[in-house]
Amino acid sequence: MEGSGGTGGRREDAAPPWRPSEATAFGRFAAAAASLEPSPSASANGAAARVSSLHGVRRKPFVARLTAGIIQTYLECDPEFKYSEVLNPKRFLTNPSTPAHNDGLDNANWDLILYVNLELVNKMSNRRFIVKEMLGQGTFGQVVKCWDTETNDYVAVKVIKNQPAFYHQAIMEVSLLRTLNQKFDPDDQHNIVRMLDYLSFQNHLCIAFEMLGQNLYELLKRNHLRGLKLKYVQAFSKQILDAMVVMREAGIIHCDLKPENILLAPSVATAAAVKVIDFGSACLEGKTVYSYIQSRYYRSPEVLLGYPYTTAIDMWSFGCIVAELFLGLPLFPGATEYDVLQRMVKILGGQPPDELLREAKNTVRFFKHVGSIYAGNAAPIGLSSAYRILSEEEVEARDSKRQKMGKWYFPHLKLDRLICTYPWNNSELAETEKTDRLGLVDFLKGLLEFDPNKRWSPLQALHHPFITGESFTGPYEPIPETARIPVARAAAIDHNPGGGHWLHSGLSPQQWAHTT
Ligand SMILES: Nc1ncnc2c1ncn2[C@@H]1O[C@H](COP(=O)(O)OP(=O)(O)OP(=O)(O)O)[C@@H](O)[C@H]1O
Repeated sequence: MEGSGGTGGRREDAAPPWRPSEATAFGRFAAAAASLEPSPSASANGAAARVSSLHGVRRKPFVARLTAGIIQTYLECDPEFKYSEVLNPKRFLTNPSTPAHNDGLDNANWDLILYVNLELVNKMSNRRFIVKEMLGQGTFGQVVKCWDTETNDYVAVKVIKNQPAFYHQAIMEVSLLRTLNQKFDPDDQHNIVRMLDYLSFQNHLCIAFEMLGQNLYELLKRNHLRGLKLKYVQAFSKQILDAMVVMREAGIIHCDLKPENILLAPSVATAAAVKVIDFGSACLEGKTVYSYIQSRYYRSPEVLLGYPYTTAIDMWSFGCIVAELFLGLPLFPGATEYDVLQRMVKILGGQPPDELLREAKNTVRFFKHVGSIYAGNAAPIGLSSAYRILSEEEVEARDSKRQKMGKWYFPHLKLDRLICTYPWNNSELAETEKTDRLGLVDFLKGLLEFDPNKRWSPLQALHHPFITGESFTGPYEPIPETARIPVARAAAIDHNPGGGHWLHSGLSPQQWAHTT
């Protein structure tokens, strides 16, 4: 499984290109946040003038003009001529579009073969979603932009692969998101994507969401992966934390937080609004089923090591995201799990506590036991641990193969130096910027804490000066959280909104994807 990349290598996935005509507010913000000159195609008004839209399909003006009255022209030439949209050749959006399963409706990957103007119908309500364009393809299926005939607006519909493992996990997504939306965030104030509907269509579960914009990885790419200004890092972090407070209250672990799953959102209140999406890997705290979770770069130490996990794993991923928003590049872009872990140890200058290493299932994959003096207790502060991370050579000798190691995109520096000296060209920083960066380092240290029990909770992080905007004066001491949120107001959560069975195959959909 290692090396298959988990979901960490999905950076190559085709992500939705920025479309200025669909939400100019997103475009304006994206350009501002990334300090970019809008490219000619991204200039909102200019682009809008250069494209015309017919049923959501954009055409070049020349072609549009030539074909505008074509049906009328045909009728004038031949009064017998009858036009039917049904006879139009299908414009396929799914790749590959060769029929393979499900009576020819699905391709070889069990993806529904989608084409422009296909109607996804909710048979219960007769609500129709007319497919317009592809937004993204992921592990679980395809996300398409559709026209919602009920609201007369665009929505994003996730069409899940026609396979039991994906179906069941998607049912979980519906269930958790419905709980989050309706019970924990009824007024849509906490930066969590809204689910609008779900339906079964040709053996595919389809979930309709509000239409959002570009994801944060796309935004970083627009800025040539140079990172965002601190004020944007702060603005995004605050909103993501706000969503995480609600998730923790609900006892929900997202399990796949990463820049690709944070999307720009239209908002009247703030120019830099974002929302958390993709609860397709989420689960309830205390009811964790899978061990192969989180995208590799954002995977927490406890998940890597095979230790029981909680909502604290999302805080680790969040720490990785915050660092990446500032640096423009992932903090731990390891090519393997070992590579990720040894980067953590190098950059953070520490390692997981002995208690965790003693109890975790996978410790021997990464660490060597070098002493037993602290076998019963955590190593006292200042004294070394009973474990040391294996060297690259030791891992290679054990596995009898060369270790795949990822590229180091930045100098081999500890976190504080990385942040405070970025972009590492000795340029002089203003005093306020220096202080703010020290605040960011302190913030990151609380999030990227190896011990999940000491890692800050979302609420604790929300009160850090980096988030509140207060001037940073010294290390932040969060108020201890006395009352631990009851594990999942789970009883209140309906796990089975679609009426199907929640089957536990033992394989997570992510693993399933790699084994079939
Ligand atoms: N509500 C939305 N509005 C606009 N685009 C969206 C929306 N939801 C998803 N997308 C696009 O589709 C992509 C995939 O969505 P999502 O992450 O939910 O699917 P997935 O199959 O779980 O993907 P992954 O394999 O990355 O986990 C997103 O990165 C985003 O670009």
